[in-house]
Amino acid sequence: MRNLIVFASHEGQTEQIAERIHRRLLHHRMPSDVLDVVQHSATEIQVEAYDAVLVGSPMHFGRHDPRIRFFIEHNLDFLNEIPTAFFSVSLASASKKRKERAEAERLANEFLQSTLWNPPVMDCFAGALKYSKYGWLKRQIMHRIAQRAGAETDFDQDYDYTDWERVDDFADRFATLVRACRRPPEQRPRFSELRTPVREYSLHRTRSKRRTANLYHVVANGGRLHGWMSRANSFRCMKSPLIGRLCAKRSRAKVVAPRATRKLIQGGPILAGKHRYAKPLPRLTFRQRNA
Ligand SMILES: Cc1cc2nc3c(=O)[nH]c(=O)nc-3n(C[C@H](O)[C@H](O)[C@H](O)COP(=O)(O)O)c2cc1C
Repeated sequence: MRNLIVFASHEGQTEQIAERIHRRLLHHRMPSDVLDVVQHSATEIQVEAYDAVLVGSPMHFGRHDPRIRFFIEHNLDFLNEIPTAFFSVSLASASKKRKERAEAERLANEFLQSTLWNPPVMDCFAGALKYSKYGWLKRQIMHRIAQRAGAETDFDQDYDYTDWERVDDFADRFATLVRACRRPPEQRPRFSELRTPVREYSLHRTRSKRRTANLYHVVANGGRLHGWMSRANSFRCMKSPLIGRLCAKRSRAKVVAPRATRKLIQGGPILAGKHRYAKPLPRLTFRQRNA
Protein backbone atom coordinates (compact mmCIF):
# COMPACT_ATOMS: atom_id res chain seq x y z
CA MET A 1 0.00 0.00 0.00
CA ARG A 2 1.50 3.29 -1.10
CA ASN A 3 0.13 6.83 -0.99
CA LEU A 4 0.96 9.81 -3.10
CA ILE A 5 1.29 13.33 -1.72
CA VAL A 6 1.32 15.98 -4.45
CA PHE A 7 1.91 19.63 -3.70
CA ALA A 8 2.99 22.97 -5.14
CA SER A 9 4.89 25.51 -3.07
CA HIS A 10 6.37 28.95 -3.66
CA GLU A 11 8.16 29.63 -0.38
CA GLY A 12 8.22 26.11 1.03
CA GLN A 13 5.41 26.16 3.62
CA THR A 14 3.13 23.79 1.72
CA GLU A 15 6.14 21.53 1.19
CA GLN A 16 6.80 21.47 4.95
CA ILE A 17 3.18 20.56 5.59
CA ALA A 18 3.38 17.78 2.97
CA GLU A 19 6.54 16.44 4.65
CA ARG A 20 4.84 16.53 8.04
CA ILE A 21 1.86 14.56 6.69
CA HIS A 22 4.29 12.08 5.12
CA ARG A 23 5.99 11.53 8.51
CA ARG A 24 2.66 11.19 10.29
CA LEU A 25 1.45 8.60 7.77
CA LEU A 26 4.62 6.61 8.40
CA HIS A 27 3.44 6.28 12.03
CA HIS A 28 0.36 4.60 10.57
CA ARG A 29 2.66 2.33 8.50
CA MET A 30 1.60 4.01 5.32
CA PRO A 31 4.59 4.97 3.18
CA SER A 32 4.05 7.79 0.69
CA ASP A 33 5.83 9.41 -2.22
CA VAL A 34 5.97 13.18 -1.90
CA LEU A 35 6.05 14.91 -5.28
CA ASP A 36 6.29 18.56 -6.22
CA VAL A 37 4.28 19.45 -9.35
CA VAL A 38 6.83 22.15 -10.12
CA GLN A 39 9.59 19.55 -10.55
CA HIS A 40 7.48 16.67 -11.86
CA SER A 41 5.21 17.28 -14.79
CA ALA A 42 1.62 16.48 -13.87
CA THR A 43 1.33 14.22 -16.92
CA GLU A 44 4.37 12.18 -15.86
CA ILE A 45 3.06 11.31 -12.40
CA GLN A 46 1.51 7.86 -12.58
CA VAL A 47 -1.30 8.21 -10.07
CA GLU A 48 -2.73 4.80 -10.98
CA ALA A 49 0.19 3.18 -9.17
CA TYR A 50 -1.05 4.53 -5.82
CA ASP A 51 -3.80 3.49 -3.48
CA ALA A 52 -4.61 6.96 -2.20
CA VAL A 53 -3.73 10.51 -3.19
CA LEU A 54 -3.38 13.63 -1.09
CA VAL A 55 -3.07 17.04 -2.77
CA GLY A 56 -1.93 20.35 -1.26
CA SER A 57 -1.91 23.82 -2.74
CA PRO A 58 -0.97 27.26 -1.42
CA MET A 59 -3.16 30.27 -2.13
CA HIS A 60 -1.63 33.27 -3.85
CA PHE A 61 -3.67 36.34 -4.74
CA GLY A 62 -6.87 34.48 -3.93
CA ARG A 63 -6.09 31.58 -6.27
CA HIS A 64 -4.84 28.06 -5.86
CA ASP A 65 -1.89 26.86 -7.87
CA PRO A 66 -2.74 26.35 -11.58
CA ARG A 67 -0.39 23.34 -11.81
CA ILE A 68 -2.37 21.65 -9.05
CA ARG A 69 -5.56 22.41 -10.95
CA PHE A 70 -4.02 20.82 -14.05
CA PHE A 71 -2.95 17.75 -12.08
CA ILE A 72 -6.47 17.32 -10.65
CA GLU A 73 -8.21 17.81 -13.98
CA HIS A 74 -5.78 15.49 -15.74
CA ASN A 75 -6.47 12.65 -13.26
CA LEU A 76 -10.04 13.52 -12.33
CA ASP A 77 -11.68 10.16 -13.06
CA PHE A 78 -9.11 8.22 -11.07
CA LEU A 79 -9.13 10.69 -8.16
CA ASN A 80 -12.88 10.37 -7.81
CA GLU A 81 -12.54 6.58 -7.48
CA ILE A 82 -9.91 6.27 -4.73
CA PRO A 83 -9.51 7.72 -1.20
CA THR A 84 -8.27 11.28 -1.54
CA ALA A 85 -7.73 14.43 0.50
CA PHE A 86 -7.02 18.07 -0.20
CA PHE A 87 -5.47 20.84 1.86
CA SER A 88 -5.18 24.52 1.15
CA VAL A 89 -2.53 26.80 2.69
CA SER A 90 -3.16 30.52 3.11
CA LEU A 91 -2.62 33.46 5.39
CA ALA A 92 -6.35 34.11 5.54
CA SER A 93 -6.68 30.86 7.50
CA ALA A 94 -4.34 32.37 10.11
CA SER A 95 -6.50 35.45 10.56
CA LYS A 96 -8.09 36.22 13.89
CA LYS A 97 -11.23 37.31 12.06
CA ARG A 98 -13.71 34.48 11.54
CA LYS A 99 -14.96 36.09 8.35
CA GLU A 100 -11.52 35.87 6.72
CA ARG A 101 -11.05 32.25 7.75
CA ALA A 102 -14.48 31.45 6.31
CA GLU A 103 -13.47 33.24 3.09
CA ALA A 104 -10.38 31.01 2.79
CA GLU A 105 -12.60 27.94 3.18
CA ARG A 106 -15.06 29.27 0.63
CA LEU A 107 -12.26 29.81 -1.90
CA ALA A 108 -10.92 26.28 -1.31
CA ASN A 109 -14.40 24.79 -1.76
CA GLU A 110 -14.97 26.86 -4.88
CA PHE A 111 -11.65 25.64 -6.27
CA LEU A 112 -12.63 22.00 -5.71
CA GLN A 113 -16.09 22.52 -7.18
CA SER A 114 -14.61 24.09 -10.29
CA THR A 115 -12.41 21.02 -10.82
CA LEU A 116 -15.35 18.61 -10.20
CA TRP A 117 -13.17 16.71 -7.72
CA ASN A 118 -14.81 15.69 -4.48
CA PRO A 119 -12.19 14.67 -1.87
CA PRO A 120 -13.77 13.21 1.30
CA VAL A 121 -11.12 14.80 3.55
CA MET A 122 -10.39 18.52 3.22
CA ASP A 123 -8.84 21.21 5.40
CA CYS A 124 -7.45 24.75 5.26
CA PHE A 125 -4.18 25.42 7.08
CA ALA A 126 -2.63 28.69 8.10
CA GLY A 127 0.54 29.42 6.11
CA ALA A 128 3.62 31.47 6.87
CA LEU A 129 5.09 34.89 6.32
CA LYS A 130 8.59 34.27 5.00
CA TYR A 131 10.06 37.73 4.63
CA SER A 132 13.55 36.28 4.17
CA LYS A 133 12.43 34.53 0.97
CA TYR A 134 10.54 37.42 -0.61
CA GLY A 135 11.97 39.89 -3.09
CA TRP A 136 11.57 43.62 -2.45
CA LEU A 137 8.14 43.97 -4.09
CA LYS A 138 6.68 40.82 -2.54
CA ARG A 139 7.95 41.95 0.84
CA GLN A 140 6.10 45.28 0.52
CA ILE A 141 2.88 43.55 -0.60
CA MET A 142 3.02 40.99 2.20
CA HIS A 143 3.87 43.72 4.70
CA ARG A 144 0.68 45.58 3.74
CA ILE A 145 -1.45 42.40 3.83
CA ALA A 146 -0.05 41.47 7.24
CA GLN A 147 -0.63 44.96 8.59
CA ARG A 148 -4.24 44.86 7.46
CA ALA A 149 -4.75 41.44 9.05
CA GLY A 150 -3.22 42.70 12.28
CA ALA A 151 -0.27 40.25 12.10
CA GLU A 152 3.41 40.93 12.95
CA THR A 153 5.17 43.05 10.37
CA ASP A 154 8.83 42.90 11.33
CA PHE A 155 10.93 42.27 8.22
CA ASP A 156 13.80 40.76 10.18
CA GLN A 157 12.18 37.44 10.88
CA ASP A 158 9.81 34.86 9.39
CA TYR A 159 6.48 33.92 10.95
CA ASP A 160 5.04 30.42 10.94
CA TYR A 161 1.29 30.35 11.67
CA THR A 162 0.65 26.69 10.84
CA ASP A 163 -1.13 24.68 13.51
CA TRP A 164 0.97 21.50 13.31
CA GLU A 165 -1.38 19.51 15.54
CA ARG A 166 -4.19 20.26 13.14
CA VAL A 167 -1.98 18.96 10.32
CA ASP A 168 -1.39 15.72 12.27
CA ASP A 169 -5.11 15.40 12.87
CA PHE A 170 -5.72 15.83 9.15
CA ALA A 171 -3.17 13.07 8.38
CA ASP A 172 -4.89 10.80 10.92
CA ARG A 173 -8.28 11.36 9.29
CA PHE A 174 -6.77 10.55 5.92
CA ALA A 175 -5.16 7.36 7.29
CA THR A 176 -8.52 6.25 8.70
CA LEU A 177 -10.16 6.81 5.31
CA VAL A 178 -7.45 4.89 3.46
CA ARG A 179 -7.72 1.95 5.84
CA ALA A 180 -11.49 1.88 5.39
CA CYS A 181 -11.22 1.83 1.58
CA ARG A 182 -8.27 -0.54 1.22
CA ARG A 183 -8.32 -2.17 -2.23
CA PRO A 184 -7.69 -5.91 -2.56
CA PRO A 185 -4.37 -6.64 -4.35
CA GLU A 186 -6.08 -8.15 -7.40
CA GLN A 187 -7.82 -4.84 -8.07
CA ARG A 188 -4.57 -2.85 -8.08
CA PRO A 189 -3.17 -2.17 -11.55
CA ARG A 190 0.25 -3.55 -12.47
CA PHE A 191 2.98 -1.17 -13.52
CA SER A 192 3.01 -2.74 -16.99
CA GLU A 193 -0.66 -1.79 -17.42
CA LEU A 194 -0.07 1.84 -16.68
CA ARG A 195 0.03 4.39 -19.43
CA THR A 196 3.42 5.55 -20.63
CA PRO A 197 4.41 9.00 -19.43
CA VAL A 198 3.96 11.83 -21.90
CA ARG A 199 6.39 14.74 -21.75
CA GLU A 200 4.56 18.02 -21.75
CA TYR A 201 7.20 19.96 -23.65
CA SER A 202 8.13 17.52 -26.39
CA LEU A 203 9.87 18.53 -29.59
CA HIS A 204 6.64 17.95 -31.45
CA ARG A 205 4.82 20.47 -29.25
CA THR A 206 7.53 23.07 -29.83
CA ARG A 207 7.29 22.64 -33.57
CA SER A 208 3.55 22.98 -33.62
CA LYS A 209 3.86 26.08 -31.41
CA ARG A 210 6.14 27.56 -34.01
CA ARG A 211 3.61 26.76 -36.69
CA THR A 212 0.92 28.59 -34.69
CA ALA A 213 3.24 31.57 -34.36
CA ASN A 214 3.74 31.60 -38.10
CA LEU A 215 0.00 31.52 -38.49
CA TYR A 216 -0.24 34.70 -36.43
CA HIS A 217 2.30 36.19 -38.78
CA VAL A 218 0.23 35.23 -41.80
CA VAL A 219 -2.96 36.65 -40.29
CA ALA A 220 -1.17 39.86 -39.34
CA ASN A 221 0.05 40.26 -42.90
CA GLY A 222 -3.38 40.07 -44.42
CA GLY A 223 -3.13 36.45 -45.43
CA ARG A 224 0.37 36.53 -46.99
CA LEU A 225 3.24 34.40 -45.86
CA HIS A 226 6.52 36.30 -46.30
CA GLY A 227 8.78 33.32 -45.67
CA TRP A 228 9.18 31.50 -42.37
CA MET A 229 10.06 33.59 -39.36
CA SER A 230 13.14 33.11 -37.27
CA ARG A 231 12.78 31.03 -34.14
CA ALA A 232 13.16 34.02 -31.83
CA ASN A 233 10.54 35.99 -33.70
CA SER A 234 8.10 33.14 -33.74
CA PHE A 235 8.33 32.81 -29.97
CA ARG A 236 7.90 36.54 -29.55
CA CYS A 237 4.73 36.26 -31.59
CA MET A 238 3.58 33.26 -29.60
CA LYS A 239 3.19 35.31 -26.47
CA SER A 240 0.06 36.93 -27.80
CA PRO A 241 -1.64 37.50 -31.11
CA LEU A 242 -1.58 41.23 -30.38
CA ILE A 243 2.20 41.29 -29.87
CA GLY A 244 2.53 39.09 -32.93
CA ARG A 245 0.55 41.60 -34.95
CA LEU A 246 2.57 44.51 -33.61
CA CYS A 247 5.88 42.77 -34.40
CA ALA A 248 4.68 42.03 -37.89
CA LYS A 249 3.54 45.64 -38.37
CA ARG A 250 6.91 46.95 -37.25
CA SER A 251 8.83 44.62 -39.50
CA ARG A 252 6.54 45.51 -42.40
CA ALA A 253 7.07 49.22 -41.84
CA LYS A 254 10.83 48.72 -42.01
CA VAL A 255 10.90 46.65 -45.15
CA VAL A 256 8.33 48.33 -47.38
CA ALA A 257 9.81 49.56 -50.66
CA PRO A 258 9.47 53.19 -51.82
CA ARG A 259 6.03 54.21 -53.04
CA ALA A 260 7.05 54.41 -56.71
CA THR A 261 8.36 50.84 -56.68
CA ARG A 262 5.33 49.70 -54.77
CA LYS A 263 3.00 51.03 -57.47
CA LEU A 264 4.77 48.95 -60.07
CA ILE A 265 4.16 45.74 -58.33
CA GLN A 266 0.72 44.46 -57.64
CA GLY A 267 -0.11 42.61 -54.47
CA GLY A 268 0.72 44.97 -51.61
CA PRO A 269 3.91 45.49 -49.57
CA ILE A 270 7.17 44.06 -50.82
CA LEU A 271 9.92 42.67 -48.65
CA ALA A 272 13.30 44.35 -48.47
CA GLY A 273 16.69 42.67 -48.96
CA LYS A 274 16.85 39.70 -51.25
CA HIS A 275 13.06 39.59 -51.65
CA ARG A 276 12.77 43.28 -52.57
CA TYR A 277 12.20 42.84 -56.29
CA ALA A 278 10.75 39.39 -56.15
CA LYS A 279 7.55 38.81 -58.07
CA PRO A 280 4.42 39.30 -56.00
CA LEU A 281 2.69 36.18 -54.82
CA PRO A 282 0.14 34.94 -57.38
CA ARG A 283 -3.45 35.54 -56.41
CA LEU A 284 -5.01 32.20 -55.61
CA THR A 285 -8.58 31.24 -56.26
CA PHE A 286 -10.73 30.22 -53.32
CA ARG A 287 -10.38 26.55 -54.28
CA GLN A 288 -6.59 26.69 -54.61
CA ARG A 289 -6.26 28.42 -51.26
CA ASN A 290 -8.29 25.75 -49.51
CA ALA A 291 -6.80 22.79 -51.34
C1 LIG B 1 2.69 36.99 -3.45
C2 LIG B 1 1.84 36.34 -2.40
C3 LIG B 1 0.46 36.42 -2.49
C4 LIG B 1 -0.34 35.83 -1.51
N1 LIG B 1 -1.70 35.93 -1.61
C5 LIG B 1 -2.46 35.41 -0.63
C6 LIG B 1 -3.89 35.53 -0.69
O1 LIG B 1 -4.45 36.05 -1.63
N2 LIG B 1 -4.62 35.04 0.34
C7 LIG B 1 -4.03 34.43 1.40
O2 LIG B 1 -4.73 34.03 2.31
N3 LIG B 1 -2.70 34.27 1.47
C8 LIG B 1 -1.90 34.75 0.49
N4 LIG B 1 -0.54 34.62 0.55
C9 LIG B 1 0.05 33.90 1.67
C10 LIG B 1 0.44 32.49 1.29
O3 LIG B 1 -0.70 31.72 1.04
C11 LIG B 1 1.22 31.89 2.45
O4 LIG B 1 2.42 32.64 2.59
C12 LIG B 1 1.57 30.44 2.27
O5 LIG B 1 2.29 30.03 3.40
C13 LIG B 1 2.40 30.22 1.01
O6 LIG B 1 2.71 28.85 0.90
P1 LIG B 1 4.00 28.36 0.10
O7 LIG B 1 5.20 28.80 0.93
O8 LIG B 1 3.89 26.90 0.04
O9 LIG B 1 3.96 29.02 -1.24
C14 LIG B 1 0.26 35.16 -0.42
C15 LIG B 1 1.66 35.08 -0.35
C16 LIG B 1 2.44 35.65 -1.33
C17 LIG B 1 3.93 35.55 -1.22
